[in-house]
Amino acid sequence: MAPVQVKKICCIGAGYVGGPTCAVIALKCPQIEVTIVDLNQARIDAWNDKDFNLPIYEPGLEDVVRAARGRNLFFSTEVDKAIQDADLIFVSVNTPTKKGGVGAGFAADLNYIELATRQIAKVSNSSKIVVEKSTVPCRTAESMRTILEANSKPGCRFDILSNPEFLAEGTAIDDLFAPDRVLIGSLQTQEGKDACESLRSVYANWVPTERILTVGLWSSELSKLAANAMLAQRISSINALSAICEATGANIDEVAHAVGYDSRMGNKFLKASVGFGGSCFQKDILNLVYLSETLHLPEVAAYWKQVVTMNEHQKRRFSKRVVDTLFNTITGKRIAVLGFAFKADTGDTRESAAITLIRDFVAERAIVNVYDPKVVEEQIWLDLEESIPQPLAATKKQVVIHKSALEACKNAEAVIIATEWKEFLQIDWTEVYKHMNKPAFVFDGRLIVDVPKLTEIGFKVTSIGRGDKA
Ligand SMILES: NC(=O)c1ccc[n+]([C@@H]2O[C@H](COP(=O)([O-])OP(=O)(O)OC[C@H]3O[C@@H](n4cnc5c(N)ncnc54)[C@H](O)[C@@H]3O)[C@@H](O)[C@H]2O)c1
Ligand SMILES: O=c1ccn([C@@H]2O[C@H](COP(=O)(O)OP(=O)(O)O[C@H]3O[C@H](CO)[C@@H](O)[C@H](O)[C@H]3O)[C@@H](O)[C@H]2O)c(=O)[nH]1
Repeated sequence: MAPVQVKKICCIGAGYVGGPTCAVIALKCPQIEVTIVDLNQARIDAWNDKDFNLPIYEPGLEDVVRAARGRNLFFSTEVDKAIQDADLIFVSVNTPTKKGGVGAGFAADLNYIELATRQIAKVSNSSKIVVEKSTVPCRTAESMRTILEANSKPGCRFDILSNPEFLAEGTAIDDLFAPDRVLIGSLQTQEGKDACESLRSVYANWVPTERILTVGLWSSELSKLAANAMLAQRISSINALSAICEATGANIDEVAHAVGYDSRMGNKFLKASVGFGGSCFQKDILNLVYLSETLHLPEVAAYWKQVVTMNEHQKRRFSKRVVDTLFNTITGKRIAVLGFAFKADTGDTRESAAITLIRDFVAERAIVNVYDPKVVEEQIWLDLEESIPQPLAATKKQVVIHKSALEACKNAEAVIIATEWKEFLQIDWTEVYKHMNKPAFVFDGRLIVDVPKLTEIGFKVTSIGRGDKA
């Protein structure tokens, strides 16, 4: 058997990964027809929106969809048809942390992967290359293969590949256009290598050959968890050091700069913050912790768990510092939280540190003014309903969503910068100061404000990783 030349691709899951990834494949490979399917009708309708109000905010995404949609890129809820037509299928469904049962709170919930796999087996009338795009525990491909082989029709063969995605939200399109690497894992059999070559030739339309890495299936699956764990570990390391800075008068930006100058270390992912968020880091580390435990490696599990523990500590430390600084009480005080997304340039709020901060402020009976340039109001209420242990109606008496940073800061005692949106660099702090109660406090959870300038205006500024002794 020779490698199949891919003509039709189906992507199951039109989310943050499936949507942008396969839209870029369609753009870069006009000879391939790409259909992205989802069970969620509203999501597919938004992808097909005539005014391009897409379900995801991602810089550059609209241009990609405008160029390819209707040409060789299609969004549909007809899952079975897209599976039947395709010769290569990406499985890009969600793999959240399990909420109940064995491994609750740690293991990945593989129910969506299993349902999608069973659907592929059930409806396929011809052979397919099935590609794990979702982030999954090591050896998930084996379970997929068992399910596919046990349910396949005569004459249908399934080759499974692992092709984890490394894009970061907010820079997804740039990351997809020029990835550091594309990783493809396959069985080291002739069939496995042929399937790998088929997928490699899709990416080779725009990714330089030396950046397409081909490895064994299990290495590929584990590499994804490893990459996220090690990236998050850097943030927890710098955040742990930020606590020492606050107590000693050292400055975390200076420490990060000095450390990152070492070419063995590099200067990326060393920005101290109020804590990492996003749908991946915590979930994937907990997944690695669970994997280590099931492999009877408790020391390894404890090592990785500490990265998440440190992150929780950072968030809690930050909200405590706010309360301590505001004379040990924020009851009835107005606190402006600028930013609700987990990072700039995305509307995604999953595991955002802002949610934890607002939860803590609400528990202290503060009034919280929220502003984010991209997160829709409905999403903020959904997140707060889920995270604050009181009825939403009660939360709505304490939290107000605003349409601008200036409006959110009016009559506040303190401003919290929770997301590093570029527009927060342009805030007219003199104007903000005029409308705040005095003393006026700013707590910079992202290290973006000009501390001397704000201090000169009259603000009392507290930054992560900078102590009062600075
Ligand atoms: N978000 C990221 O930046 C990112 C980056 C790299 C990897 N990942 C991984 O990629 C996977 C997907 O993440 P996401 O953020 O895109 O999730 P998401 O929740 O945004 O999207 C998943 C989509 O799959 C759909 N779906 C689930 N089961 C289905 C089925 N049987 N048939 C059709 N559609 C189905 C859901 O309706 C949903 O729209 C996860 O494993 C995640 O860990 C995410
Ligand atoms: O120096 C830094 C860098 C990031 N962050 C925070 O870390 C979180 C995650 O940021 P980032 O990694 O940029 O975004 P994600 O979209 O979560 O991307 C991560 O998770 C994806 C999903 O698995 C992977 O594909 C990416 O490679 C990996 O970077 C955010 O809250 C950031 O604010 C910091 O606090 N300091």
